[in-house]
Amino acid sequence: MAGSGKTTFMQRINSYLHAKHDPPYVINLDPAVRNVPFEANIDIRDSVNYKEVMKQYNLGPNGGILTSLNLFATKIDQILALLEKRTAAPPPAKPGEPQAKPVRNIIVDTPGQIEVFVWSASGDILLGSLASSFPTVIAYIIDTPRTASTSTFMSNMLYACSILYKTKLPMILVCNKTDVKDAEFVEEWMTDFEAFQAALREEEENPEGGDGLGGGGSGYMGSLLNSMSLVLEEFYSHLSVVGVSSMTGEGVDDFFAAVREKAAEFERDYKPELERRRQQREEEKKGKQEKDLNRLLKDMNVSTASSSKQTKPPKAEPETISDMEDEDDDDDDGDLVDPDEEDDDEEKDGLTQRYQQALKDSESNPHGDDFSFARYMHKANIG
Ligand SMILES: Nc1nc2c(ncn2[C@@H]2O[C@H](COP(=O)(O)OP(=O)(O)OP(=O)(O)O)[C@@H](O)[C@H]2O)c(=O)[nH]1
Ligand SMILES: [Mg+2]
Repeated sequence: MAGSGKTTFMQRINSYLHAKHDPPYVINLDPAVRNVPFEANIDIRDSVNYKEVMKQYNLGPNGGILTSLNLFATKIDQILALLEKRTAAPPPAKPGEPQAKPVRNIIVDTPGQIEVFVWSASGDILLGSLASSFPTVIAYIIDTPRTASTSTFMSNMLYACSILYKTKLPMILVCNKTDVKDAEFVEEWMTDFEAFQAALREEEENPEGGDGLGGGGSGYMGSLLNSMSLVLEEFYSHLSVVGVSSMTGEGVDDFFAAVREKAAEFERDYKPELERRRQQREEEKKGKQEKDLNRLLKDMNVSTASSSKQTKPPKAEPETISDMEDEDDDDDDGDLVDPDEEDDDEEKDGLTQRYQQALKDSESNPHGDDFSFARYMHKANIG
């Protein structure tokens, strides 16, 4: 959350890695930060002017951050190319020169308004692209002194849970500022349900206790927090928790031990799942392309078929449309005769002689039973 100490923590781990002669690749994604206490290799502020964006698009602070991230996310290919290059094994050094080492850690600072980052398309793109190229771990920074009340603790946990759900990436809870307040209670509340219960009762008995923010409070609130802590039990089991002070550097070793553990988990559990989802997206995309292509071909077929009808030469022979016309003509079993075939009578005003005769006969026999013209024609044909 805002003010939890993300940027100070970045400074701390950056100097820790430099001290280990293992300098990280540093990325700052907070366009609104005034100054960062570390040297960023890629800084969103170099390519997007946050104040300008707010003015131009008439946006507030959050809208400005979101739009800046969206503009920055359009460069994701360049960013990935840079990262691939820096993490790839460098060419062998020339004799007498020190061997350059590949970057082993990429550390990224996010804007304080975390919902802007996690729930925006650009946050998705940036995280998704990183995770599809490198083992990626989320460090969720908690302001430990401000989490001492059960309700702030619970809202922090729900926030972390929503980010875990959204990003589907391994997560480490970093309880920061342990120089001000020890983080033991956080781990206890996460792993021991009774301990959380006791804290709830304690706050109910003296609501002004804790950090004075009044935690559990009324019965309703107490039971709500109660049921939530039960629900989150499963979620807690997916997390690593470390207590750190970005001020003093205490706990940073534990953090990097947790990162190595989570990176192994990423390779084992998350990467196959990412691979599967990527494949699924590819298949869906291919399926959609196929469907679009078929529809296009069908449309084109229809148009070429109808246009070829106009261009095709008239058929010389009428197609046989039924086996009746295949039979031998002289066993005259009353098959329909196509008037055009009568070539032995001469035609008079379009009617052959036999048809004219049939017409005459039908006039001279006014009382015939239902003497339909067609039957008469048939008779005339036999004749
Ligand atoms: N005592 C103590 N103070 C800390 C620690 N880490 C950060 N702070 C203080 O907490 C305040 C916020 O620190 P930042 O690093 O700017 O927090 P942030 O999460 O980056 O803030 P936003 O980017 O605005 O969300 C600053 O006054 C820091 O000096 C810590 O480990 N111990
Ligand atoms: Mg910050």
